Amino acid sequence: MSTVGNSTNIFWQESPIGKLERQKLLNQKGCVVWITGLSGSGKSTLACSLSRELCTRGKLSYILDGDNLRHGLNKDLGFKAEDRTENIRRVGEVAHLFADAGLICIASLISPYRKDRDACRAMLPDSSFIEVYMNMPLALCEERDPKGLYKLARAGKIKGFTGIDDPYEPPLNCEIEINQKDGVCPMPSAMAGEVVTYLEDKGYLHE
Ligand SMILES: Nc1ncnc2c1ncn2[C@@H]1O[C@H](COP(=O)(O)OS(=O)(=O)O)[C@@H](OP(=O)(O)O)[C@H]1O
Ligand SMILES: Nc1ncnc2c1ncn2[C@@H]1O[C@H](COP(=O)(O)OP(=O)(O)O)[C@@H](O)[C@H]1O
Repeated sequence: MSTVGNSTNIFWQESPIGKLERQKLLNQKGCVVWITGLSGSGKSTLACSLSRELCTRGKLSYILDGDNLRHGLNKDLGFKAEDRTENIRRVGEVAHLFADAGLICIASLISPYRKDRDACRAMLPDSSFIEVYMNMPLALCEERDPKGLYKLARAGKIKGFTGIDDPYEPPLNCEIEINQKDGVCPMPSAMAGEVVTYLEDKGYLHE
């Protein structure tokens, strides 16, 4: 019996099937690939390309996309600092559950604050939190501006936009960093390939 958060008199219920058994069924190991970076840096593009590549290899993944989750689970949250922190905390918890289910969970969120990402890392066992930093220059993201949000932020019509008037704190020790090479962004398939190679090398693509 214990007290957790605002709940008292709660008990942990063990499941009859464990993570190892689920991983055996799937022939893979559960983990979280956490993609962080500015709006427009290519997070969703990498998430989609990676999920497709894993599917081709017979590996089960699931994408948790910040924009999409804000349509449901996180629709009560905005973009002030404490809302972003709660957004990342909730997605970290969900990602943890997916990884425990044996899936390769691909989380794609700006997740601008280092301490929030580190808190998600701390939820995961061993080294199964794989942080991927989309290190693209703000100028490139702003030039892409697929949703026209940078333009609105520059015009002062969106307040607290990441990279403009809200901070982005780059990772200090991420597992994978995606950079431009000679001023050119790698193709989505090449970015996904880099992550797949990492997962393969670390043994996540077999149980
Ligand atoms: N103020 C502000 N700052 C940053 N982004 C904003 C903002 N307002 C709306 N948007 C849109 O919301 C998407 C980011 O949602 P996230 O859940 O990933 O953000 S966060 O991790 O909580 O910071 C982000 O999507 P991506 O462009 O895919 O990153 C934007 O489209
Ligand atoms: N590797 C890439 N090469 C060329 N264009 C890209 C690449 N990655 C993303 N883009 C383009 O940049 C824009 C923003 O990408 P997106 O994945 O939506 O970013 P984010 O999810 O970080 O906001 C899209 O128009 C997308 O087609």
